[in-house]
Amino acid sequence: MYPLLNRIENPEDVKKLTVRELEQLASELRHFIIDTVSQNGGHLAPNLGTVELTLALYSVFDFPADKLVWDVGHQAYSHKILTGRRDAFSTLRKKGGITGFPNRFESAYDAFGVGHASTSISAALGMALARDAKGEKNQVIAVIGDGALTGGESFEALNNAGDLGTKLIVILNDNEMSIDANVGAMSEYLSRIRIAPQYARAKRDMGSLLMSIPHIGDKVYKTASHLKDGVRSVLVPGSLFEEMGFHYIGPLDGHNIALMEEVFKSAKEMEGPVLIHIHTVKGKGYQPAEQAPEKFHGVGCFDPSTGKSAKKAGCAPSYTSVFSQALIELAKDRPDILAITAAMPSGTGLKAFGKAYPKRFFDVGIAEEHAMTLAAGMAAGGMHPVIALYSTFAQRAYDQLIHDVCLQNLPVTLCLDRAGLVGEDGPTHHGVFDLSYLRQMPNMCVMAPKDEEELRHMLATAIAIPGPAAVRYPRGAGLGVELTDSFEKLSVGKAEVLQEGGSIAFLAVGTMVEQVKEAAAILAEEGIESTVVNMRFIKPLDTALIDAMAKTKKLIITAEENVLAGGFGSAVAEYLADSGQQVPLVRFGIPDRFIEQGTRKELLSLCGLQPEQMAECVRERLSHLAPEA
Ligand SMILES: Cc1ncc(C[n+]2csc(CCOP(=O)(O)OP(=O)(O)O)c2C)c(N)n1
Ligand SMILES: CC(=O)[C@@H](O)[C@H](O)COP(=O)(O)O
Ligand SMILES: [Mg+2]
Repeated sequence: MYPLLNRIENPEDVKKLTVRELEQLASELRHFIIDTVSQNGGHLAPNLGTVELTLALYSVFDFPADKLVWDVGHQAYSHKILTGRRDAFSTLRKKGGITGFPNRFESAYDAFGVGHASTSISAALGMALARDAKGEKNQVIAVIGDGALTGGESFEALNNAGDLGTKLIVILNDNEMSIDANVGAMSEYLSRIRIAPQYARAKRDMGSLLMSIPHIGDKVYKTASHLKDGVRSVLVPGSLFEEMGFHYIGPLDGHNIALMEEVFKSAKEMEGPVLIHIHTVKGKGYQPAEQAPEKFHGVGCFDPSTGKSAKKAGCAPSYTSVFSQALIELAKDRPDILAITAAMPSGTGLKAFGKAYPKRFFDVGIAEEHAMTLAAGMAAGGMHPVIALYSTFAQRAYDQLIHDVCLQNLPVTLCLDRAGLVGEDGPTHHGVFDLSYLRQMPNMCVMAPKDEEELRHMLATAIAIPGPAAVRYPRGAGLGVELTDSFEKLSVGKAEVLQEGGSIAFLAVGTMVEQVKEAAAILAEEGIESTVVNMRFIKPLDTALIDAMAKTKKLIITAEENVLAGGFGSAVAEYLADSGQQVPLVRFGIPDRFIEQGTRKELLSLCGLQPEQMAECVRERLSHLAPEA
């Protein structure tokens, strides 16, 4: 099946291959990746686009002595397979298996851990400066996509590298795609470069024509060439990067191994920073992915013969789709609502909003910091922006949230999708910090729905708040509860008591409400009755409810899918301490360590958040409480 691939035990074996053999190996790698991802899920289209690039890198450079930093790292499967992880590749994204992104703890060939975009040039520059400081001579290479290049940190790094002038190779993998189609002026610029060859021919023809005019030709040519400089900066490839201090090479075909080998060899000999611009096809070599690169960016299991997803039919609508539909409905009567995404229109569901209200939808590219202050500006201008980000990517906009939104008490609604444990994407993508960082922000209101129906009401509540408000909800399907078409404005800071009774109280937020209901049911079977409360608001807390529980219960249990440090349980503990109420408290949440990849079920168990585990812990705690006087 994979005769050449089975001979590759390490990168040295790649160097022994002829170009023809490398082309054969590229085909085998493609099939191997398609086969594995169809069973495990993962990032398919990005990886099919970087097969030849990776082979050319490994045939020219000497890793791991040379350093290779991938941006986002979702396109590094070939890199992993060629660096001793071929046989383990079947464990891709599984608990205890190969991670989906480069990971320093996994391999010496993974020079830098990634997952969030636009970090590669900064990290590579840092490694280059470390190299210089140690008097070493190895090469440092960053591979960045055209989407990741829209991230501000990329420009900060290009600006610094171009100024410092140290040796650094940046490879721009331009496939005209982010997850969805790429956006922004930089993307437009790169597209213009794609058509630049026509300009280059025109320039050549014009030059030879002018020079053929006797006597005056060369004078006219010189004048014209000044003119050309004006035109040049618009059309001639790479002038932007050259102005920033980089040698620009390209654009070249990123599927032509021999060509890339030649260019990489000459880039090795050049002084200072070099930017090599390659054009690739996202999804290359697999027709369903070439035709729908957005759909095949990140996939679940699928049938490789048809490309059809193996998704179980009949599952409940996702929180994402319920959010998207609710916002479209609410926007009808609220012309002040504008929607912002940071390169995740499909992932956040805002693509549908953009179709319904194209003039009220803004995709800013991978630029969460800018997106947040853009929202603040819109709010200062009298609009009510709704900004939808993945919880983990919202971490990029922490200061903008404090400085631009909360300090000015502006009406911005923050919708955090993928909040909690996301599963196979692992620690770079779990959205487990937002309750902690949002809770610290004065003027902020923080909500988490118990199910997809309550998400609708929380969104309606948030957009009615004349200040900052955040709603956070998990990746994937809801609970399958009945969805109404109504909107109920919740009373801010008020909890919902789901069941009364017993001498213990479960106070839960978001996804943990369902979990504690089941834990309470387990305990009830052994005669331990309890009160179950959907707290709804992490900020402001329903302190009256907490007071009542502190007075009447012998144990209070909090539960959240967020780190324990500074989360909802901390808020309850702080309130009890500050109000001088001594009542035993058990807090369930994410422990103080990064949680690995795995199925959501596996990860909830890992964190002790399954109903049986919570019931056992409560049972144990009760057994240590002094018997009631
Ligand atoms: C800070 C941040 N925001 C959003 C994402 C989600 N994301 C992952 S890959 C991607 C698009 C990357 O496009 P590009 O760099 O061109 O790589 P390609 O998939 O085209 O190979 C996005 C937006 C992320 N990983 N990090
Ligand atoms: C690499 C990256 O950051 C995105 O592709 C992310 O993996 C998408 O996550 P979802 O699959 O939850 O949309
Ligand atoms: Mg791209």
